Amino acid sequence: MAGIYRNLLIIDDEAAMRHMLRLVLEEQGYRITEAANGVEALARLGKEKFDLILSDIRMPDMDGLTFLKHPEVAVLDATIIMMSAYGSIDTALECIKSGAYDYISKPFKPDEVILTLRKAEERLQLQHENVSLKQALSRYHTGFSIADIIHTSPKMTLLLDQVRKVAATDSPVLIKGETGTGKELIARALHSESGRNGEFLAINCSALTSGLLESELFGHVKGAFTGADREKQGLFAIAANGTLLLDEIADLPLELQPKLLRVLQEGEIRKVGGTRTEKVSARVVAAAGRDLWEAVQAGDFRSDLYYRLAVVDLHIPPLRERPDDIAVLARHFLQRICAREHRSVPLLTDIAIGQLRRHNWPGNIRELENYLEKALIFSVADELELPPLGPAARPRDASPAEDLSLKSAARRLEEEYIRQALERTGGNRTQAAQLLDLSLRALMYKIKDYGIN
Ligand SMILES: Nc1ncnc2c1ncn2[C@@H]1O[C@H](COP(=O)(O)OP(=O)(O)OP(=O)(O)O)[C@@H](O)[C@H]1O
Repeated sequence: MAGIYRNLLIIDDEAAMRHMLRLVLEEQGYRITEAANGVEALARLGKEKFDLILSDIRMPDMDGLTFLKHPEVAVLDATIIMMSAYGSIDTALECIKSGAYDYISKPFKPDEVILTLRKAEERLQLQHENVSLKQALSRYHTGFSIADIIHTSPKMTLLLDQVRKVAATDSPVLIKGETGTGKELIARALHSESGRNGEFLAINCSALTSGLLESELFGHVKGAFTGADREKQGLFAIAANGTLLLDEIADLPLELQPKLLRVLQEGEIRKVGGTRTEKVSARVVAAAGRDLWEAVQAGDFRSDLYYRLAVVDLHIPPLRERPDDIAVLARHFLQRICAREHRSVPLLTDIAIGQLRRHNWPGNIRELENYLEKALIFSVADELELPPLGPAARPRDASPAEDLSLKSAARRLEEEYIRQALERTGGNRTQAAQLLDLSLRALMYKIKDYGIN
């Protein structure tokens, strides 16, 4: 079914050639964008999504092959067709090896280009149907699909492409990103794309005491400790053939770290109080909100475990570094909230989008979602009215209406206590650590983490 995939980028240094192609192809219904070389084309790619790219091979600045091999181009969904002049067939073949779909030799007749583009469109349609089928299947198994991750920025497109690539492997993955950037969502996407038929389970390593966390992760045998009146399966066992997300991994108690390292190295677990080992088939994904490497340097996290977990690491950029995602995310949340509350979706004006883009969203997507929920309460007209977006949106100032997460409330309280302890001790860190019942090292780490002077 040709005709849906119409956004076409033409890259050629000859203006006459671009002009001729534009005339012929616009008549066929293609939306044309022109670039005179690879560098210009790359700039275009950051702004717009193209279904098809028609690129010359010999060009000054950046030739077609270099363009094709550029990391930003290598991950594009677009179908790329090269145009080669007489004598550059070898290069054209190399282009095909590097991911181009086809090539047309210059000079060509308009019909040849149209035919090649039609063939490419049919392939795109097939690819699209395949992806939809895969997504429908994974949603059926997990209730979630990678397509549920709303984005339009090239940074997120690149990240999701990495997710698809690493999903199929068994190696541990470390997901790094500020609070609210979507680490759990990416972990779910890794699971849904992996084709694993087990469950996706998540546990927050900062929420439990060391003993409880150990028995949650590995399970325990009957009588292992007071109150263990029956045998319990651990999350590693329950997530067999699935994925286990260890959230806030930097807070994994030091005494549990060698145990996790052993699981990752040997692929076996032993229940608390047990003697038998069991094979582990769950894939481990860890998430860190703060820089895990800093925790290593502060002595709070073992470096051998760090290296083992970070075999593959994925970094989710904060929302302020991908402002293009703000409008699509805002529309998505507005629709979701309005559907839930059975009300019509107010208009998000360009002015409002501009205001949202100017804010720096320290609480990232979660903050955006909470903010829109609040904005909807105050909007009675057809247009969304935005409450003030000022420093009040910084996480430590966030009012409960903006951020109800217990974790951020706990962080705000912790920071407040540290500040008070430092004030009371006139900035003496050793005494403050004693007041707070923390080791000096842990206090130093937290001072840095909260940016306290
Ligand atoms: N790209 C996205 N599309 C749609 N929803 C998103 C996206 N990214 C994040 N969200 C939503 O934002 C909220 C925060 O995401 P998530 O819990 O995955 O973040 P996190 O990084 O794990 O946060 P924390 O560090 O606080 O645990 C969730 O409600 C999630 O569904």
